[in-house]
Amino acid sequence: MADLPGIVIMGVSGRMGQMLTHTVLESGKARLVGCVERPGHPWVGQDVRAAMGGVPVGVTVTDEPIDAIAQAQAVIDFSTPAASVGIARLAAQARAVHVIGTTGFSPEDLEQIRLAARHAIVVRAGNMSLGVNLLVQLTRRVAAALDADFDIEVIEAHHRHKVDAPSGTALMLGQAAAEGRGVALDEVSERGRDGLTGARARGAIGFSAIRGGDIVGEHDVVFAGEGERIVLRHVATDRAVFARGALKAALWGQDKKPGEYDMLDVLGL
Ligand SMILES: NC(=O)c1ccc[n+]([C@@H]2O[C@H](COP(=O)([O-])OP(=O)(O)OC[C@H]3O[C@@H](n4cnc5c(N)ncnc54)[C@H](O)[C@@H]3O)[C@@H](O)[C@H]2O)c1
Ligand SMILES: O=C(O)C1=N[C@H](C(=O)O)CCC1
Repeated sequence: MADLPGIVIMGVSGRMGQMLTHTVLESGKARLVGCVERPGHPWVGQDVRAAMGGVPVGVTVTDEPIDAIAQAQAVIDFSTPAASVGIARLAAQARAVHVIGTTGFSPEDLEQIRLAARHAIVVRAGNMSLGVNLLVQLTRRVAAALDADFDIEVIEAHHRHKVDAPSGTALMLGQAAAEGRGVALDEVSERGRDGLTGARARGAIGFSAIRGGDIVGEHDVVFAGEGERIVLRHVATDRAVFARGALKAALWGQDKKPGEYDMLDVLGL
């Protein structure tokens, strides 16, 4: 048991933090050695599983990530962009694998993570599920097979609490479509249509977001042509798919060289 990789979970009280805690504790493949929440959070100082309403497991939630990460082989981090950028530096110093599921990063944040990955193993993906990463590859292939007579639209739906749009997954799918088509996403992306927008630009890749209720995560990539339409769809019904992927990434990263990886690397897709 002591040989199993020690895992720290960032943002432990969150929707994903709680799912990750359960997944790591039940896995038999890793040890839970630390849980981190933001300063002032009511869980700080409590046993993590007691805070979740269960039997204590001897891991106290802390707001001091340095101490927790110093004894870990990996940090699994589904928190906020600001927190994840800070943790990237600490994980690099501790030589711990940093698995980043957080979404909503600015280009400046991504540059900070890229710098940390010169010294650390970082696995970052806007979606850690097997199904979505397969959909990314299918999207790339379909986009490569069709020309701009087919309009590409990415439509996503998530729960009412989600704070970023388009979702990290939608951006992964848009990026894959752009790569398949041989264009730069920044140059063709169309977001947030409202009012007298004019006709759709040929070759655009459009994004639309729905927010409501408890939707876990749904993504459609639509290829709309004259007289026919292809729709590639993924529906997540359980956050466990993201948590399982994140734990797989943390274990996969243990023997890798420093660098920035994604779930396609982890899953060998
Ligand atoms: N990549 C994926 O597969 C995937 C899947 C689901 C969610 N996400 C992303 O993960 C992130 C979290 O999602 P969620 O639904 O769990 O959100 P959430 O708001 O429920 O949880 C985020 C947690 O982070 C904590 N936090 C904030 N600042 C912190 C800090 N400085 N130190 C420690 N903890 C801190 C918050 O208190 C909160 O508990 C979002 O960016 C979301 O888009 C990614
Ligand atoms: O619940 C969320 O938030 C999710 N975020 C990821 C995204 O932005 O794509 C993955 C799906 C769930």
